[in-house]
Amino acid sequence: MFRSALAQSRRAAARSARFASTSAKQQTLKERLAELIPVELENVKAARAAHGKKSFGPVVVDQLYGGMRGLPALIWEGSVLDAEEGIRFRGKTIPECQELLPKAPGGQEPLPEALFWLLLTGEVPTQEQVTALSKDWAARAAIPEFVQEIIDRCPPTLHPMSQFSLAVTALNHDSAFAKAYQEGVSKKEYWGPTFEDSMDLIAKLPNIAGRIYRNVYGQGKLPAINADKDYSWNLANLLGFGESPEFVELMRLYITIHSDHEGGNVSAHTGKLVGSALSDPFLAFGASLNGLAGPLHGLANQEVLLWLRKMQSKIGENASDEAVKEYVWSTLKGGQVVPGYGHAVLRKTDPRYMAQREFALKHLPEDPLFKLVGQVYNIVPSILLEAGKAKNPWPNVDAHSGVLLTHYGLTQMQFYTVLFGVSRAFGVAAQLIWDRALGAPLERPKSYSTAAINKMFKDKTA
Ligand SMILES: CC(=O)SCCNC(=O)CCNC(=O)[C@H](O)C(C)(C)COP(=O)(O)OP(=O)(O)OC[C@H]1O[C@@H](n2cnc3c(N)ncnc32)[C@H](O)[C@@H]1OP(=O)(O)O
Ligand SMILES: O=C([O-])CC(=O)C(=O)O
Repeated sequence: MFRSALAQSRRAAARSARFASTSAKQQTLKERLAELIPVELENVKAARAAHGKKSFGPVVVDQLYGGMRGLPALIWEGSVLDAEEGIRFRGKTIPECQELLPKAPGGQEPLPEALFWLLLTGEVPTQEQVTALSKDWAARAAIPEFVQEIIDRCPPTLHPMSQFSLAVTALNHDSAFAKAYQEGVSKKEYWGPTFEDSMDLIAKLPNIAGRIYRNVYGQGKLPAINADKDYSWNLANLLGFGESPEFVELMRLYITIHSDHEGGNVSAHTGKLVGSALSDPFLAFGASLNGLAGPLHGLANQEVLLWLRKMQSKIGENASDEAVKEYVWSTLKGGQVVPGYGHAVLRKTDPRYMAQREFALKHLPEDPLFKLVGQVYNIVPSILLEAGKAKNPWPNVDAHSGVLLTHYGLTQMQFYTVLFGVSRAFGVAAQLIWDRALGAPLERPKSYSTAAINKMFKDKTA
């Protein structure tokens, strides 16, 4: 039975690949997805028939107390994280994506539109398909007036991430999925309105982010979306940096590399969990943002800049290695973490850190803050190793993003995680669409109390 399911799914995949090669240029993302879904349903059926009863090994009690590290628990299609090598988007490393994905005319960094296509389909889109996606998102970019008002009424002292989450949650007012559900849509059709909501969500984020930025930091009126430009150009322009081609390139790289980091990280898992209750993509991603706003997760990029600035005010600019070492030790001795270092899964330098370092070496090698980030990179890992607690002493993505934004004049560090959030929507949305297409069930793992654990293992030796 398994063999025939597998053969059937291979035949379907071959048919769809043939079709894709002849009609790829004409196909929209939704059309391509509609072809891939039946193929993937067969793939999943075959994988479950072959492996459904196989074990990943024992679960130990420490994993329940230890934040579920290493516990295999989720299906996530867009990316898989290797502890040593870092992230691969649909099997492709960051340098491979930089090489293979379509770029803007004259640009060198991949277009996030292409990355979204890759996350959803596992395929590299054509330039025409990417351009069509840019146009589609531009056409969907306007946000309802009442959402504009919600943002405008927020006090500038409310953290930009809280404003962001409020606005995204409010988009649920016009959710195609929520409406279709109320009208009794069949389970088999869930993915269609989820796709529409996801496209709307991604498309509207630049206007939301731009409005928050301009309100909080008094940067004047928001310009209109330019339908002839790509997503990152529009995002940069809404923030006031459309005239800087290097900043636009930075946005393309930034949105691409922050998009997805497999399923277990706080923001991705939260989105998937909330979506599993059939909350629409706006509600699900609003929840993701609340998780991303924590200092151990996405807020770390803000914390890194704050920490570096505090360091500079304490020990001065161009400080010696000895002074930096002393500052790092004082952070640890104060019972605080060194922001931007360590990771729950990675055990080597994050390739997203390296991609940003390479961008800096190319575009801003003499920037004093970049030099400090490099100096810290040479110093912190050995101190964390000596301190002996952190399992990974190496830098993560957040150790490098702030210095790039600061270089181009986006110095308001409380805003940085909003940009991370714009990017993370790509990964969360792609998985929400697949979850609804594949009929993913309500998430509901088992929990235990300490008393229950003690009772369970009473009188047992192992
Ligand atoms: C996009 C992202 O989310 S990337 C991560 C962004 N977050 C940061 O950069 C914050 C700084 N880093 C950290 O706090 C951690 O490394 C985390 C949260 C990222 C991972 O946490 P864990 O998986 O629990 O890390 P790990 O198993 O290595 O922790 C063991 C101990 O080392 C400590 N440790 C880990 N990283 C650091 C660090 N950068 N500085 C100081 N101590 C650290 C932990 O706090 C923990 O201490 P405890 O035993 O007293 O509780
Ligand atoms: O994977 C994680 O736990 C955190 C992270 O780097 C991300 O979500 O980008």
